[in-house]
Amino acid sequence: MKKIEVVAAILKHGNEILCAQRAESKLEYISKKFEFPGGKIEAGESKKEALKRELEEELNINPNINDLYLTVVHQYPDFELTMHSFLCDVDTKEITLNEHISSQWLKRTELLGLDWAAADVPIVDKLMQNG
Ligand SMILES: Nc1nc2c([nH]c(=O)n2[C@@H]2O[C@H](COP(=O)(O)OP(=O)(O)OP(=O)(O)O)[C@@H](O)[C@H]2O)c(=O)[nH]1
Repeated sequence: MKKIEVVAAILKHGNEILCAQRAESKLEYISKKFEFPGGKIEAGESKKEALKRELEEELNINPNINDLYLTVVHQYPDFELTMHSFLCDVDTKEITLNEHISSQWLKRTELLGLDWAAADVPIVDKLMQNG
């Protein structure tokens, strides 16, 4: 089974968190799902270097990347995903959506209302518990 290692950012502005909607995909289980922005780690990159690059590519932002929040291992039908999520503080809500089709800034208590990618659910649960 194919394995993918990904980094993702929990972008916080005050008490709000950025939720970003993926584009349509032929993989129905991730198509148009909400996620935390990020992407695959490339050869030779550290996790934080990969996340910095992805956030510039996807959103045109360069925030401080803080501590590792949670690592999730999730088995999708076509691959095994290991996803490392990091807390990041941003001082502005201004972002450019270069890849995502929509985004919302939500309070922790509001996060469950979205249709998240399955691998994100443990992260969303932890964010809601610690709210
Ligand atoms: N970035 C990110 N990827 C996630 C999340 N949840 C989740 O299941 N994934 C999965 O992890 C994989 C990351 O792929 P990606 O398409 O974002 O990575 P990438 O930017 O490097 O894409 P590329 O391969 O097109 O260059 C996808 O299969 C995606 O569905 C999440 O919260 N953030």
